[in-house]
Amino acid sequence: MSKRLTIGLFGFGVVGQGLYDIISTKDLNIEIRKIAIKNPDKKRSLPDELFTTDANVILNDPEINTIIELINDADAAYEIVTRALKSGKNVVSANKKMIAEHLDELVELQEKYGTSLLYEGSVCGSIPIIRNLEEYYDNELLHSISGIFNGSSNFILSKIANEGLEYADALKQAQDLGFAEKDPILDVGGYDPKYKLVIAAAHAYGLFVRPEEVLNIGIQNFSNADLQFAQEHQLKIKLVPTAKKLNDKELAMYVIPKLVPKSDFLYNVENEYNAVSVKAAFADQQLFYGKGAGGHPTGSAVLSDVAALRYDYRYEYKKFNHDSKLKLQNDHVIPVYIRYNNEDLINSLHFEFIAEQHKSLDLKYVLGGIKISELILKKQDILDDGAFLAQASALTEKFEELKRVKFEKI
Ligand SMILES: NC(=O)C1=CN([C@@H]2O[C@H](COP(=O)(O)OP(=O)(O)OC[C@H]3O[C@@H](n4cnc5c(N)ncnc54)[C@H](OP(=O)(O)O)[C@@H]3O)[C@@H](O)[C@H]2O)C=CC1
Ligand SMILES: N[C@@H](CC=O)C(=O)O
Repeated sequence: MSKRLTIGLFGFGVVGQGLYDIISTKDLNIEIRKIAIKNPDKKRSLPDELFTTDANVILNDPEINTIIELINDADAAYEIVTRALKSGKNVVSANKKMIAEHLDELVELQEKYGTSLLYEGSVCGSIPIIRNLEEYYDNELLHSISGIFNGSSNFILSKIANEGLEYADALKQAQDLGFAEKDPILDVGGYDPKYKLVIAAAHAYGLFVRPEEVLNIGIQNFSNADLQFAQEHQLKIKLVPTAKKLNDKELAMYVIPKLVPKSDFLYNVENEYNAVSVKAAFADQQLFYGKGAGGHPTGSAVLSDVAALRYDYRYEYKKFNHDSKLKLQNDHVIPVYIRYNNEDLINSLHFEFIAEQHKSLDLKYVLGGIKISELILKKQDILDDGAFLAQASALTEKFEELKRVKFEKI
């Protein structure tokens, strides 16, 4: 017989409501005892007695053995989750920012207090990637994990490319549909997919990286000129986080837009759908595909974690415990397209080589190879210029023709 869970839920927004809807349709031997929210004046779909604005009502209740944390404030979430773990309560969270920023401490707390923190819903919504990385690929050498990890950015790029929407209108739709974060720069600036990549890398490679060490440049400067460039080359633009094993000791990790050819699985991943491409030594390439945002898809991942807690499931961080020799390597060179406005920017960037430079009245761009560390250093200048940057391995023949460098396909 599975354990009975008495739950304290934090957050009754898009995901909290989504989870509640799903739970209501099932008989799961779980009870939601109380729901903490922020604004007591908001109209709710459930009786008032179920709600509280006082976290202590839940955290100090000895009968509540499980906390589900689904709020939109990473700092408050950190307080709630750490207090819960320390007081012997198991936790399910979907808060990727909070988890990525505190992962090593959260792992220590679980060990010290014998509690479990599960967070499948924090990475790519409905896609069951964390448990697969943790369990299924336990003994497999993973060459790379990459994909589309942010529903909002993908939704915006799809709406612009396929329906001709303006950027601001597409973002507004993503917000109205509940896909975007409270501060949407987390989505369009590539922070949210970076947090997800950091979490995935901990399970895939046993490497715990601070998010600020990882390059993230998003789609905030995407323009019609970039769309036209991509379409002229039969490519699509997607925001793609990548973790790639360079050798036995080094892993490259970065989040930037990518020019994606038709032959790539990611080409057909549209709107709020996400995909995770895993390239493994023996299994070869596998693709996980599903909705990456929204109340019900994410609620289903959260529910899966809740159900796993009924059987005392916990992550063992197997790769970290068995094989944690890897280090982050930011000197890796990546092929990029950079569309820019001011010559000062391009003159200040140190390229390892330039394969092509184009200047016309309407469009100025460079195709070249550049180190991740150089992009981290000059990130603010790139953003301030209004420049747009995309990984350009789809155009690597140009680089390879120059015989200067051979890029492996990611
Ligand atoms: N939306 C999505 O598609 C996905 C979201 N996530 C993650 O899930 C989490 C929740 O997102 P989402 O449901 O979209 O957010 P919403 O903005 O829709 O809802 C947030 C909820 O948190 C409550 N809240 C905020 N601060 C506190 C606090 N200090 N104490 C108690 N309650 C609080 C709000 O209360 P009130 O109702 O009073 O305003 C609201 O109910 C976030 O971490 C997000 O990144 C993960 C995957 C997908
Ligand atoms: N804001 C996120 C929500 C899910 O994680 C996204 O758009 O993917």
